[in-house]
Amino acid sequence: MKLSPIQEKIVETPGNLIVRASAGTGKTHTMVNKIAKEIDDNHTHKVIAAITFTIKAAQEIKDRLSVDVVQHFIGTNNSFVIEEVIKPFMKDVYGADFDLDMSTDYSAKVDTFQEAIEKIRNEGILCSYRDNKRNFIFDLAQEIVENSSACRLYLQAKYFKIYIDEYQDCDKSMHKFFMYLCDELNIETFVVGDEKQSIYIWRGAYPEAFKSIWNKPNFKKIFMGDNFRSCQQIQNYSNLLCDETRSLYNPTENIDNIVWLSPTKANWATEVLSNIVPDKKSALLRFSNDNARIGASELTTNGLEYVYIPQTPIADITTDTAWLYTAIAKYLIIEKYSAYDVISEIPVEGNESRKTVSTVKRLLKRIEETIDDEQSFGSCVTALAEYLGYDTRPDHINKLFKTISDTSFHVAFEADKYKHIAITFHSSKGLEFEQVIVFAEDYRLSDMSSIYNHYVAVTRAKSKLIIVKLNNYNANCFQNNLQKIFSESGHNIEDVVLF
Ligand SMILES: Nc1ncnc2c1ncn2[C@@H]1O[C@H](COP(=O)(O)OP(=O)(O)OP(=O)(O)O)[C@@H](O)[C@H]1O
Repeated sequence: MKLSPIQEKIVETPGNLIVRASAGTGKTHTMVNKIAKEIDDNHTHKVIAAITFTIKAAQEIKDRLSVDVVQHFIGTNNSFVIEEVIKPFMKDVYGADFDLDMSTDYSAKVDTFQEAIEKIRNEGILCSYRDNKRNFIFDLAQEIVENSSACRLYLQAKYFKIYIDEYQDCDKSMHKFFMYLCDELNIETFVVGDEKQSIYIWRGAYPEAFKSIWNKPNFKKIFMGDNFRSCQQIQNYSNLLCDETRSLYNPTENIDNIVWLSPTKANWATEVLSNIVPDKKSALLRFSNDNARIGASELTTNGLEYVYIPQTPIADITTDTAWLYTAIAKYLIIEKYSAYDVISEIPVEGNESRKTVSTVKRLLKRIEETIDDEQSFGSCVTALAEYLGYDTRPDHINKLFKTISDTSFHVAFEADKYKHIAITFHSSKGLEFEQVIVFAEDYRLSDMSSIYNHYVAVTRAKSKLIIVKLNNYNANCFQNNLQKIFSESGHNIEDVVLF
């Protein structure tokens, strides 16, 4: 895919750079091209770190980079500070007691920094704060980097550039740490994000931090507004939702790409289906899992099969081993997912070397043979985990067993296969569909958080957006607030939406 002029400019701009990129503008594509070019141009022994929020996003960057990435760090935020700061330098700051094996278990909660330090000393566990808006891992990394000159020298000697994706989801502790690396250690930094897609404010994400970099004198700034995904009318609707994109409004002759329906609770599904093109992909995006499930069932009853994509029991596992549970589930559920695919998902950020394919294959086969017996299954999963250097827990093995044995969860591993799905909008981040159905009542639009949620949902749509407005309090708030927001730039809902 050819880079657009603005994408080209981002790739070519050296030094610290912040990119504010609206939905559908090709963030990952651009970042991958930039990393590839800058690795190629680098003639020192130093390497890069590409930091993302999820293992899946890190894997996507690895897959798309055609250059050899073995010596570079491509992984998640937490794994970066755990592997590069906490594990190697904790003893430097806290003493020899901390020269120990550490593993993460974010389901273990404490209230204070000191308690968390004791948990490491006594159990070797990196835990998290009970207050989910605070971030122990990054607070600890900050303490270490500020107090260990060896750590500072190590990071400066190793990295020539750090690339951070989805920066709007960083919390205050992460922001402080990354800006320390940039401002105090002078490691060049590239950040990309979109405050309009900040949907994790409830768990501490602090989009103001991202916006504040825009005002830093030591950063160059580029805004990406060309949406390659959505048709002009859907772009207009989403751009009018936020101050900084209002000026991108560009009127279209037809406004039939966004349909506003005001049906009753009894007939909404038939009204929606009369606007859906059955052979193009569509998604019903809802705030809650329950409403997504009920919605799928009502649409199916009314004539077009919608598959509800549930949250799986293993989805909330947050230990180091989480990736392995997912890989085992995929191996057992997806026909074409082989032992090689499992091996390709081993996070490379740790020190573990690639294990032998034949042993992994044999251990996976044993897991496959025991799927009818939870106890043997558990022992076989633990055997594979141990071989790969990971810990398991009985409650997590039970979640994996449930995920495998209850076939209603299986669709979650192959959501791409289905033409019409129903899913929460949180899970739809990063995805795109020809047609999207949203419910007005899921977004009151009375604060930025709700506006951002709505922005993410509507920008998943390529060519059709259907807004279902039932007659209830939240939906009426949505309509009133949407009108207020649009009128700030002199527009009415009717200018952009077909009633
Ligand atoms: N230069 C380009 N030319 C044509 N199409 C492009 C270009 N860059 C990206 N695209 C397409 O635009 C769409 C959006 O890209 P991508 O999903 O990477 O965007 P994004 O910025 O990550 O979006 P979001 O933040 O909304 O998830 C994709 O279908 C991608 O193939």
